[in-house]
Amino acid sequence: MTILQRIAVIGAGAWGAALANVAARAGRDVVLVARDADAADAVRRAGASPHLPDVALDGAIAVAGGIDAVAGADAVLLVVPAQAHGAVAATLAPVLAPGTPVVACAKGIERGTRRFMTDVIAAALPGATPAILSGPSFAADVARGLPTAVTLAAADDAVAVALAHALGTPTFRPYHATDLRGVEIGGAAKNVLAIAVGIVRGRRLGASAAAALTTRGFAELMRFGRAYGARPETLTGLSGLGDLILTCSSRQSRNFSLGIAIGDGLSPGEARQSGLLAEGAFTAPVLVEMAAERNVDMPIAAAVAAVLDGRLGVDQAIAALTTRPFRAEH
Ligand SMILES: NC(=O)C1=CN([C@@H]2O[C@H](COP(=O)(O)OP(=O)(O)OC[C@H]3O[C@@H](n4cnc5c(N)ncnc54)[C@H](OP(=O)(O)O)[C@@H]3O)[C@@H](O)[C@H]2O)C=CC1
Ligand SMILES: O=C(CO)COP(=O)(O)O
Repeated sequence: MTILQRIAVIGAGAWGAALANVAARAGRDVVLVARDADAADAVRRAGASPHLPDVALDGAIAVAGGIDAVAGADAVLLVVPAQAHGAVAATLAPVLAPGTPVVACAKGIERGTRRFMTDVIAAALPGATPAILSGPSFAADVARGLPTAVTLAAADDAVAVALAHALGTPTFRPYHATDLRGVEIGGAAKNVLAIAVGIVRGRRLGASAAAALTTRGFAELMRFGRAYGARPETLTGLSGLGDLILTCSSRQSRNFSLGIAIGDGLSPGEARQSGLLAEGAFTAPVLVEMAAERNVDMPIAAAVAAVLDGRLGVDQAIAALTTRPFRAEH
């Protein structure tokens, strides 16, 4: 099996820091690339990401402030927000060896182009090998070394296996897969649904309502996945159902917390001023557009998009969902 020893992690946010720690713990040579030289200095001085200040970076990790540090990498983990994936991937073109695996670690869909993350990478870096890592895993848990499991997919199973071996440890277990589409759909859609369940929590509608909404949300995720070519077993796995359960139930989730704040009475604009990245807010409109394009019924996702852009109030959205006609469950 190919040994992927030199790992470049691009993006020194919470998830980038966590994945850099994962790779270092797995025995890899790791360079963590921050946005620029000043950002790299700040990370070096603090010994931690400013987005995850309480968890120390492994001392063996090199921190760099420019893309040149990626030269010679055997694999790249791209860990910037979904909407920045394309622009940041494009900067890698001059320094990457042909065929290098580039792993999308963001959870979202590119607005405007309506591209999934591995398609964004393929378009920006035609010579690279796109892959995706997703699943139920909070950066703080992963960075601290608490046990977690994720899905790691590449079109070629041998690449997925090599990546899983490069990053895997007893406390970070990547399951390999070839269903890129299924993995990226689960990660993108669950964030939108977590905002909905957060709203229900913030409105104090009860644990039963939250469970019902999570389950009906999963039905939407499955319908969307089927329409866009995902395998059902991927959607019921870690990167679909697993991540949906995590994100719809923990205040550690920024998407769930955004929903709670809105349900509790803040306007979407006020709630988004937290400065925390809630990818579902960016994904919601594009997910709904793509669902409509293929006649996929996604009333919960549509309600989230409408609340976020001010077309519906929270109570109107709840009324719209609870007065839909009674129908067969499946
Ligand atoms: N946090 C988590 O628990 C998990 C996150 N993810 C996913 O990982 C992705 C990143 O999230 P996360 O790390 O938490 O977010 P953070 O907000 O913690 O960090 C984002 C990082 O990306 C950098 N960045 C943003 N835009 C650009 C750009 N245009 N060019 C270069 N760098 C940029 C930021 O730099 P700066 O600080 O300078 O703005 C920051 O270092 C998201 O898609 C998220 O869904 C997936 C699993 C778990
Ligand atoms: O994706 C995550 C956990 O798997 C992190 O969730 P948030 O982005 O909502 O914080």
